Amino acid sequence: MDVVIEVRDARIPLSTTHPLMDQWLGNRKRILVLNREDMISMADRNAWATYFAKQGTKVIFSNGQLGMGTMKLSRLAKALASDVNVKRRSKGLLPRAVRAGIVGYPNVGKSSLINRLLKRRMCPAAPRPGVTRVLKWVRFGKDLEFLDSPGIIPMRISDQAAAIKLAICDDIGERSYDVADVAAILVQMLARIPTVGITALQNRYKIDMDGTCGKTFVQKLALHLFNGDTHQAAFRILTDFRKGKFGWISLERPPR
Ligand SMILES: Nc1nc2c(ncn2[C@@H]2O[C@H](COP(=O)(O)OP(=O)(O)OP(=O)(O)O)[C@@H](O)[C@H]2O)c(=O)[nH]1
Repeated sequence: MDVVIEVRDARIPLSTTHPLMDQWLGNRKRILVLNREDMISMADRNAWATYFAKQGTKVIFSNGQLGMGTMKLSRLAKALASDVNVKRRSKGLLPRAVRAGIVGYPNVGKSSLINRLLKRRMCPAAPRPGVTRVLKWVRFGKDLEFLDSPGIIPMRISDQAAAIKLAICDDIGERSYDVADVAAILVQMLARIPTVGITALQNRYKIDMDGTCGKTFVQKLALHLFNGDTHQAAFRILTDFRKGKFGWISLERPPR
């Protein structure tokens, strides 16, 4: 691989990378893609763009469903790896296509991005983590080819804070977490986000939030709308968040 394209979820760019990434990639050329740009606000996007620019990381925001960012990505991949053919020419070899590998956590949108780039359905994209299993090279014009190797990066499930955010963002399978616990934590997070806050939660579900106990809020919602079924109430809150009913918000802010 000449360039490695690491795809992360723009809502949780820190939780969708692995601490060993740098070690694994060594000094390979690297592009960071923050996918699901449609799910964060412009302010979040600017904050992350500034943060990564300061670190000297090349970052592209994308939308795997609509294909935004893909042309820029292919241009940047080719430009970053242009020295490959400079070296080949100096050795009297014919130029070859630049090889780019796409990596990232499950369900962050890797296959969708490749399909958008190639404008056809090469890789199965599904709203379930862990759908991609086979590795293959896919051609993009005559100068670039992609290795569709998504899903390789093992998640840091040992990092509880990250695991909860992955669950909230639907980046891990529902069987691996307790929906009611995760929804309760989401309520607490939303209550602290200035653009959402307790008022937005109360207005949306027409129930009072005493204090900031997420668990109590989920239980109240269960009684109010779901005949006491906590799982259904919790699922409603998670689904509302994922559909942007509280606005499009990043759950992480760049570290200072
Ligand atoms: N809203 C939104 N949804 C997206 C975007 N990109 C992908 N998705 C959706 O996210 C889900 C997962 O996308 P995939 O492309 O299958 O993700 P993947 O990373 O290849 O997943 P694995 O095969 O599990 O590794 C699908 O339902 C996509 O339609 C995006 O930019 N915005």
